[in-house]
Amino acid sequence: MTVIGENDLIDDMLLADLVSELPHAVRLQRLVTSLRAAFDCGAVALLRLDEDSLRPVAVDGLVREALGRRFMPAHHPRLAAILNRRDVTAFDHDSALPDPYDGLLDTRVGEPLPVHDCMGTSLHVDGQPWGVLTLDALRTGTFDQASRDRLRRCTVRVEAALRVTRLEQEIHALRMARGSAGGGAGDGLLPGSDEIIGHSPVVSALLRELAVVAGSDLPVLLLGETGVGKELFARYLHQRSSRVERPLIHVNCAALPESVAESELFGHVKGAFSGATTDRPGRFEAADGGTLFLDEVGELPLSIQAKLLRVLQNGEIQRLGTDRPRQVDVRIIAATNRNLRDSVRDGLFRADLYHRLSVYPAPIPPLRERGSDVLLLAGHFLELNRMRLGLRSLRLAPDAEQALCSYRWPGNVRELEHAISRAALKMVSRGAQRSDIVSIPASALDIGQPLEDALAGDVQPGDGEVGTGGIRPLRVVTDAAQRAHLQRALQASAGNWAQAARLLELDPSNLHKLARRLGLK
Ligand SMILES: Nc1ncnc2c1ncn2[C@@H]1O[C@H](COP(=O)(O)OP(=O)(O)OP(=O)(O)O)[C@@H](O)[C@H]1O
Repeated sequence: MTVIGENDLIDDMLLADLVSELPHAVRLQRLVTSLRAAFDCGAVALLRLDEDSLRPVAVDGLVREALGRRFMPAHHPRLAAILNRRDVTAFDHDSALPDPYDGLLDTRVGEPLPVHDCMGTSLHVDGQPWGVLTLDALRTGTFDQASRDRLRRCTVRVEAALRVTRLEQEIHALRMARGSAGGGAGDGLLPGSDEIIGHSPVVSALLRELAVVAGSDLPVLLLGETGVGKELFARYLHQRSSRVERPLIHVNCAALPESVAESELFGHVKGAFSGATTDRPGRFEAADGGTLFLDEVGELPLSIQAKLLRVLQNGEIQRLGTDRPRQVDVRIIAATNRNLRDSVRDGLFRADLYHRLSVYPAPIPPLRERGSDVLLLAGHFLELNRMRLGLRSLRLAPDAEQALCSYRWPGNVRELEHAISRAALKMVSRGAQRSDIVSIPASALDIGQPLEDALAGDVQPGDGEVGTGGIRPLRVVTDAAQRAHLQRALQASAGNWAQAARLLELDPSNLHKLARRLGLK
């Protein structure tokens, strides 16, 4: 009979996190944090093998720059010793091998690096080396035989969890390749992955808060610039609520012309208007028992706001063309990139509706305030594109990392996602082979490109889109010019689509259509 010891139970509890519903990056971060507490040691790091380098994907007890330092040579003597052995490898404090984390351990500033022990293990997924897990103890003698045995047991579970992660990522990449995930989803049932990537203190704190509020039925108002991930956070809330088995219905209020808004939201009966040939339920009924996500709620026409308020007050809807009330049980999550208080002041948004919706306002920070998350997100999108394009390795050249870190990202995460996808495709169209280690230079990123360059066609040698005589097709050049101009308008209006539409003298729904076609939405 196998007796499960107390340690096993603790290990099981901390590793249960690894197969939880949490996003991958959060799971890995929690893993290293839990391991550090369980082994009572100074630092834990999880490094992923990428060709001849090891990339830190989650660290605890190392200074933050360790995550930003994306590559450590895999042939570093200690790391290579760990990597090349399928067992736990331990180093005493007097080991002659240099420490890979020299200068990165989070000791008090100015203190010399204390003598310390370390141990590590290689990790394998599907028979292939995945990377290494390392533990550093600032007190010598922390790692005894029992801790080594314990790490050995943990390794098996960590590897199983990494395999689950890999499968999930493959499924997500397949969905993206089929075009069923991400921004192009339009209205209706929300598909796609809910993975929220981010370790920055602002995002971690927000996720902690939302995990708590998700369990209540309170309305949540997600606030933030375009592309910060409001839709993703709405999914996160729904998936952690008791309504998860019921639908999450998306309504893009900006794309709802006033004439059809009422019937779209509340449904209609046959004969309610010319063309209403059958009874049709609206979005509220479709979301019954689940969640209704009112995206860009600030754009709702005032007449519809009054009707929406009534539904929120009494939980009853009336299909257009009948007086018969129907009871619905719907949780509301709304999102806007407008300052709704200003809209209330300007008479564009009802104050009573604002108070109903903003019971729990959740501001989502712009990407430029998330520090090292930029590189973390870039790594995530690189990996998705690597899988989608079937490449062996896809990474950023140092100048590209630099460019990503110093850019202001007016289009936030969406803009980053598109920049990486465009650059990856560009590298392939320039002749990158599947077996190559593809390194994206800053010049391929095409971010913050001045309008003049876009208009000049910015011809690159070997660019797949270049026609005879080095002339780009007109469509490519005008698309680039329109994309750059739209980004400027959005930047000038602080991500407010309605205001950008006014600046551009475009109808808001046409602006949304155009932004979607140009990959900005
Ligand atoms: N933290 C994140 N981790 C991973 N992907 C993200 C993250 N935030 C946003 N994304 C991705 O960026 C894209 C834009 O996100 P989303 O559509 O949720 O933004 P939004 O704030 O709703 O934008 P808009 O206001 O323009 O509708 C999506 O493809 C989404 O999956």
